Amino acid sequence: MSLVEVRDIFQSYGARPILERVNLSVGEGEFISIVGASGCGKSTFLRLLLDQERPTRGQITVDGAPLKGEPDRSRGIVFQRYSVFPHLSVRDNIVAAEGLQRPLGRLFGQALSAARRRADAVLERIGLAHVAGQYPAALSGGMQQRLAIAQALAAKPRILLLDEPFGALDPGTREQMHRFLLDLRGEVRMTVFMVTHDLREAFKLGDRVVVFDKTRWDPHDPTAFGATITYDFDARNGGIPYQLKEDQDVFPDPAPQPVASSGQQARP
Ligand SMILES: Nc1ncnc2c1ncn2[C@@H]1O[C@H](COP(=O)(O)OP(=O)(O)OP(=O)(O)O)[C@@H](O)[C@H]1O
Repeated sequence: MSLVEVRDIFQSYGARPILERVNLSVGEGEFISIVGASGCGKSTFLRLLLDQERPTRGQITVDGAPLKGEPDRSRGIVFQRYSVFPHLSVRDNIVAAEGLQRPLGRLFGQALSAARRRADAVLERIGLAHVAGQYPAALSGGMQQRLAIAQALAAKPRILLLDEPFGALDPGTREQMHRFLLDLRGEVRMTVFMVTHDLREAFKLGDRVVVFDKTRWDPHDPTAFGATITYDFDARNGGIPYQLKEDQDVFPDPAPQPVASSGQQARP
């Protein structure tokens, strides 16, 4: 059985449709990259998965049960803009994230020391060990974003939602964070939904790349119709299944063959 089932989701804001008839079935441990034109509703889709918003129509289930309409620690999220605890040191930001997974939400004594050692190991892996004792305000934007990503990963949510998490990072740091995310996925079975504008990144990290687009278009009223999932590519087997030129941001010609359409997953 799949972990996340998205069935016939519609979302409108007022009279304006954003998403139409979105269907998606995602197995536990799958990494879904989400791409699509700016403003087509990708972040809206993440908010629906996070249960921050209710769809106008349709249903999302996790493990066969409808979302509960309340915050749930099984789902973590990283937005493009970093969000870390400003009053905690870099190290304790990681410790706090791990502590959120505990029943009382706090760590003491030996458990705290052990968590700080684990946090230091994480900071070493993402190149922030030298600022472990500093406060986030002393860090650059890119470093704060790295910390926010590491924090979400340290919480080991069952479902991780990433909204353009690497967009603000320089290429070298982005590579480092990709490696960290892939390594961690090898260690912890997380189901990941990641919105990105970078096709290379989408295919490199994702098991599947789903494309949101409009199937209907009114030239007199561009906002008349919403977007849906138009392609669902199989992106496994170690990366990009075709060659992308540097800075290419459209699907190349010849286009890769979709494994399914309309949000239906077709796997061997
Ligand atoms: N709460 C809201 N109320 C009204 N309109 C909204 C709301 N949230 C989003 N929108 C509109 O819905 C559309 C889709 O927004 P969304 O942020 O989901 O797109 P996106 O695909 O993530 O865009 P981008 O790639 O630029 O981040 C946009 O036109 C946005 O202005």
